[in-house]
Amino acid sequence: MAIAWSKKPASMEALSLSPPMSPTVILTQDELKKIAAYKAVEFVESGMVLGLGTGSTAKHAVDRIGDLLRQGKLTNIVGIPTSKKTQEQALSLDIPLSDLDSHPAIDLAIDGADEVDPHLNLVKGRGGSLLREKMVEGACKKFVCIVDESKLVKHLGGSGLALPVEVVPFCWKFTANKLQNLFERSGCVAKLRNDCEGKPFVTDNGNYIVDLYLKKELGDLQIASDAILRIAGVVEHGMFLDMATTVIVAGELGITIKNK
Ligand SMILES: O=C[C@H](O)[C@H](O)[C@H](O)COP(=O)(O)O
Repeated sequence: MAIAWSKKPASMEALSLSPPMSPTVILTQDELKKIAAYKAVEFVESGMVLGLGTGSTAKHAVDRIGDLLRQGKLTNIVGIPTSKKTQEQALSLDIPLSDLDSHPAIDLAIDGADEVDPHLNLVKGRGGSLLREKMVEGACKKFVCIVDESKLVKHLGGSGLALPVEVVPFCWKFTANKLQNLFERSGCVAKLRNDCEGKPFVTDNGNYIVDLYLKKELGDLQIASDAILRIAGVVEHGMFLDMATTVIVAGELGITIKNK
């Protein structure tokens, strides 16, 4: 996806909230992700405990935090990673790390999303990190979600892409069938996620992911969430309801900041 902006920011620090006057420059989707990520890092202050998200958008935020630490512009940061991959990235950037056991209260988390609805409800987990993300982001005072505008949807699960559900490997077909039957009226098809070798994708927690593909809207999201979580064998799902306090969207008209 290419998006037109009036001018490419000379540096990410130079980003303005103003919309472009005359669109002449094409930004890639990854550049938009980076713009949203850098804007979110402006919320970070020295001394904070930070939830570090996972995915191609959050990666830019973690890189930026590492840069600012190295430059001495941020100090005394503690990061709580939401995946093994982010943990490795943060360690490579010398970001001091801890966990929820030692830091049960997090000041700010920054993370991407797969879908964002008008009420700032999210779908997450198409990268498979939904459980740790939900634990970390559920423990933070402020959760800033960062997306390019392709992630905006009218209804969660309405993009034709997957709603991920993390399940225990034991009798996963039984659990997948239960999930499919639960959303039969929405034309749900439940599929086990495979890795690039065609083997079941295994999460950082040793579980599997069942992706739910829906033909119709889910209806009441809280009812859907409760129903999924009542199925024995389900560990967690990728709907993040009423969790994001801010969503930063980078798109055609510049940056939009939506607050709860
Ligand atoms: O499991 C993955 C996470 O929920 C990601 O934050 C989400 O999939 C968005 O990823 P990306 O920024 O790569 O689109």
